[in-house]
Amino acid sequence: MITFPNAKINLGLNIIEKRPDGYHNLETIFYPINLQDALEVTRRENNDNEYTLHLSGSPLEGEPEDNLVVKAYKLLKKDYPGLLPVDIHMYKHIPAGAGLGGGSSDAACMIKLLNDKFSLGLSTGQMEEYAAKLGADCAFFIQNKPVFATGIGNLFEPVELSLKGYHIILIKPDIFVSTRDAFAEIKPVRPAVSLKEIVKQPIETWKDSMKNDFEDSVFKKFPEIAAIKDKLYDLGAVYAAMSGSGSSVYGIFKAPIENVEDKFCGCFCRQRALE
Ligand SMILES: C[C@](O)(CO)[C@H](O)COP(=O)(O)OP(=O)(O)OC[C@H]1O[C@@H](n2ccc(N)nc2=O)[C@H](O)[C@@H]1O
Ligand SMILES: Nc1ncnc2c1ncn2[C@@H]1O[C@H](COP(=O)(O)OP(=O)(O)OP(=O)(O)O)[C@@H](O)[C@H]1O
Repeated sequence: MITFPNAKINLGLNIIEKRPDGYHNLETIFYPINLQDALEVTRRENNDNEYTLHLSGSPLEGEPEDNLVVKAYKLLKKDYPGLLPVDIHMYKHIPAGAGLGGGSSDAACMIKLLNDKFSLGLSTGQMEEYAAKLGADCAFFIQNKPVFATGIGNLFEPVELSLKGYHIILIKPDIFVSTRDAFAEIKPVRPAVSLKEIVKQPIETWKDSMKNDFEDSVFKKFPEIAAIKDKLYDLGAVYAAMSGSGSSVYGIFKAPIENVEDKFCGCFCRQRALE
């Protein structure tokens, strides 16, 4: 069984308050984009190991046990001992440490895949609960539809929003921003106007009203990332922003841009039609 975990972008991100558990309540719009990894699970021929992880594509640091797909397998195995040994084949395309939720998406897709393959009978809500144990924004990828998210990024309300017809350019410089460190730099504040209202306004207005709270501190530390956002506006983006805690930056355009890779040499650079 094979599946293609996709990335997300954050349209705006307000960090509202620090919680007693150290996490932060926030509000954001999660929007899925068609930049994908590939994830396949097959039944292991012999039962020597519970699982083996075969990784290809862009290299990932860490041991197999650190990988969120393995964590997802182990999490379900605790409650469903009937899960059989598996070979996990993963091709990484979504850059890690990018604010694109690549690892979170892999984990959520693993839960959905194991649920289907082994007929576990989990409901959408149950899969979201398992996913939320693996990462704050993991649960979003279970339904994978544009949502207004609150809490720590795990409570969702549907939003009426379609960016179909627009094109996105995604740039990821060779800079790793730790999500934990990025949160530590923030002074949380409740926004005067909620993103839920701002996103209903025409996209042309977002430039002046929709903000990612991580940008100030991350741009200060890494001016190269701020320069990418400026360049996307120079190229004609209707809206440009950093996604999540960085380091990726995206621009939304009315029409595709030619030879875009040449304009961002040295960076991961992809252009896609939005759906
Ligand atoms: C910043 C976002 O990319 C926005 O979409 C996500 O909220 C990050 O979600 P994630 O990568 O799944 O985050 P996790 O792996 O759960 O958390 C990494 C670290 O970020 C901090 N963290 C994360 C989410 C949150 N709402 N508040 C936090 O303070 C915590 O210190 C945590 O230890
Ligand atoms: N399957 C995986 N794919 C990518 N990273 C993984 C995976 N499993 C574990 N990780 C670890 O998770 C960390 C962050 O990965 P991920 O790509 O999800 O973060 P991100 O791009 O910052 O996304 P976000 O913060 O928006 O969830 C990396 O340090 C990486 O080593």
